[in-house]
Amino acid sequence: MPKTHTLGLPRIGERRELKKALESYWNGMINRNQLREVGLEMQRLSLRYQRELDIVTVGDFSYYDRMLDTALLFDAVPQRFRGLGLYDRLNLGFALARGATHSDGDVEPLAMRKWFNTNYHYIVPELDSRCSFRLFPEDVRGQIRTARRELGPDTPLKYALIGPATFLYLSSLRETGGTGSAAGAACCAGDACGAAGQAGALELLPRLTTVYAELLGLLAQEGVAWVQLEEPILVLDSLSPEWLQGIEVSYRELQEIPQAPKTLLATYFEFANENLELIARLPVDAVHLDLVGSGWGQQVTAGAKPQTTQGSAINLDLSRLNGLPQQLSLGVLDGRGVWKADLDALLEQLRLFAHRRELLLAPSCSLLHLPYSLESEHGLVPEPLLAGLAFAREKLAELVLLRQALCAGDDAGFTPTGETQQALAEHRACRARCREYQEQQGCNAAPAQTAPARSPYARRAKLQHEKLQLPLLPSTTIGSFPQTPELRRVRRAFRRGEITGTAYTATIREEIARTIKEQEEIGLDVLVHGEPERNDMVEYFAGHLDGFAETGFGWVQSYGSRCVKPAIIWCDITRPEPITLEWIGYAQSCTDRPVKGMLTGPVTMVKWSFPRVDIPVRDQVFQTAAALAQEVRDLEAQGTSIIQIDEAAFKEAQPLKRLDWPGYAEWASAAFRRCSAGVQDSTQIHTHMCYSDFSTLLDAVAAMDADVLTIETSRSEMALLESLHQEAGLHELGPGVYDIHSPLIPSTEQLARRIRIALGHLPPERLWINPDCGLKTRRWDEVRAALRNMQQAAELVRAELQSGERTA
Ligand SMILES: Nc1nc2c(c(=O)[nH]1)N[C@@H](CNc1ccc(C(=O)N[C@@H](CCC(=O)N[C@@H](CCC(=O)N[C@@H](CCC(=O)O)C(=O)O)C(=O)O)C(=O)O)cc1)CN2
Ligand code: MET
Ligand SMILES: [Zn+2]
Repeated sequence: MPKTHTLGLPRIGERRELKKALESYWNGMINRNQLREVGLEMQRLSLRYQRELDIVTVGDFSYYDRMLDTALLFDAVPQRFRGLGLYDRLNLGFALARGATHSDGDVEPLAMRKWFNTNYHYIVPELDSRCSFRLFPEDVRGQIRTARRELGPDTPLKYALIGPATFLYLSSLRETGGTGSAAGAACCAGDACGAAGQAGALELLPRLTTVYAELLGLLAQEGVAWVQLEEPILVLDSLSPEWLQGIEVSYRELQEIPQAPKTLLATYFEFANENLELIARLPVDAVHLDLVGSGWGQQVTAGAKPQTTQGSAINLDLSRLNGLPQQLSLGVLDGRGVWKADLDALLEQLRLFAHRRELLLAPSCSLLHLPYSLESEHGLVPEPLLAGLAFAREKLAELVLLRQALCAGDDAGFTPTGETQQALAEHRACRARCREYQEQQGCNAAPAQTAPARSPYARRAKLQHEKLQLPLLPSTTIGSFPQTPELRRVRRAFRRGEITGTAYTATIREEIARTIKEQEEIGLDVLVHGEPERNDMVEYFAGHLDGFAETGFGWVQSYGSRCVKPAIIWCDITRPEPITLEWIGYAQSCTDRPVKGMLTGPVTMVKWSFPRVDIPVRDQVFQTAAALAQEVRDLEAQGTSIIQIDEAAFKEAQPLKRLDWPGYAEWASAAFRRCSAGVQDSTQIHTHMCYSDFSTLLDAVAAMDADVLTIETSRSEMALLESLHQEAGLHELGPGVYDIHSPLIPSTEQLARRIRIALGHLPPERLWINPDCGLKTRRWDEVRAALRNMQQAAELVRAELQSGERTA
């Protein structure tokens, strides 16, 4: 009989209770016990969600992040946090994640990085070659005991752990003796280092395996039936032979624990086809395979997602699974998508399989990346559309229904009970209702997928420079200025109809005028309107484009207490009317300096929303590009001579498998070019990306052919620039000169030094001066101080260049 389970659930709370509790705790408004109480309530909620499942998963809860918790569990705490007197593990964790202040100065937090190709960020553990690991299992025991209290002694529990190989692969290895913040610069270029699985990290695997073994013993003592060892790196097609061998040795050792729970090796986010042979050799009790994937790559073997029918079935090729353990966990429901599954198609496939194996059924990955439940979604999402959706709670219900239907069948005949039949029929009818609605609304226009090239950059640059008359090393910002509580209040009041459109517009205009004045006072060269009308760079545009539906409570954790509310793409994407013209036009009317038009690019719009599954994501990206192209043309016609099209998720959207990189590079850059197709040569197109490991994507970034690219580099002391040499075909570059994620104010000298470093790599005509990213999460006093110093530094170095020219 198949058994049901999930790899994990959301934890931020149906009404973001944990987010609110965390922020109150950090502000000193509630105490530790009050925060703990909310944490316990979130764990109990997760147990209630799992009531109908056969195996109940714990260990997926975290107050901040599970990679961080894993580092704390094994005491992988960098030296700089050890002298802070933080004996409480919860507070120590917050210090690692958020930094700390100390009498000797600020202690820099650990870095954050994207969790594979999701919009979730994990905390990057910092290890060094002398690391000795020890077990601190309080939190593990706590999560198990909470479950036991709620469920009694008989429910089979599974404890979810990030596996040893993935933990090391994603950690960053620092030089021994590093003093913390400074050590980063010596080691790597921002994101680039750890994600590649540093060879040195592998040397720590034997030591780490020993503590994992100890932990497995402890889990057995606690009466846990299963341990879920998550090794999502096993879906990559880029693991070196050394890593593959290391993984094998490690898992052999884990198998030797005399008393251990059963082990479920979990792979997810794509099908693990390249590593199936290794996986088959690993001595584990069960393997979880993601049979859905992320939809951004073009998988060519079993596990491919046929992109034809909505909520499509999996493509399960039995022959590929030979040699895997008898117990297989099949990730058959899309754990990252919001569409109901085609249960009929799934049943047909699974029926052939059910009698051959001891089956476990699960969503493809943890449901962390989905909203909790559709129960509160009556209002924003059109009713017929709602019928076709499934969030976390509804995915689990689908799973239970699948199991019931499969249990009813046998080899000879397949006859689910009346009740199950009825539930299946209802599910089918819901999907059909949604599909009909989509068809009625006229979905399915296939967009053109090519973009004409602009004139050569040299010609454009000449015209742009003549038109804009900017000084050498022009200064600018990335777009947003602080999102103050007052702004949020006004937006909310407008949304709820508590203030009129006129009053709302007046307030936003006031904020724009103020933001322009601030920038003029600082002396910046290219100004922005500050994005005060935007709750989020994606949600805002989704709200103004047809084809996207907004949810009311569909919050998904992005990092720590921060959440995003992705929109749902359900129909062809079109622009019913201009979106930004009024705000940008107003901003430009306040100043003589150029104001950049500010748009969110097509890849980012789709990547940070929930896409359709009935047509390829690529088509949705091109539809968005066509809609944005209209906005670009209208902005240009209105007199905007600089237009920035942010592609913050350009790197995140790169498929996990190397095999899929060339295809992605080609269409993603073409989609970007589509946005600016037909603009005049004298109109300057900017783009911005916040994640800096472009080493595997440089050609695609160059093929976007943007006149100016602003990027995140300051954390790595400009090391990234070494890879962005001229041959890469990039034009003008604005390597961020300071880190906006930190409240620290960079000094003029520090900033000037970074600008001089950048000049070592780029001629002055190609260099722009700007922060790393938007300023929306900072306070005005921080922003003012930092930008003043940045402007001074720019002017200082500008003067050096000019006097250098005179003497030369
Ligand atoms: N989509 C997306 N992904 C991204 C980024 C991004 O900017 N957008 N940036 C990177 C980093 N990620 C980030 C993700 C979230 C936040 C963030 O600050 N989120 C806010 C929510 C943003 C938002 O939509 N706020 C709404 C308010 C939503 C809300 O809480 N409303 C409440 C109460 C509002 C209030 O009084 O404050 C209500 O309606 O009841 C607004 O500004 O208008 C949060 O968690 O606090 C920041 C960075 C990578 N991924
Ligand atoms: C996450 S990238 C942010 C880009 C956007 N224009 C901003 O400045 O906020
Ligand atoms: Zn950014």
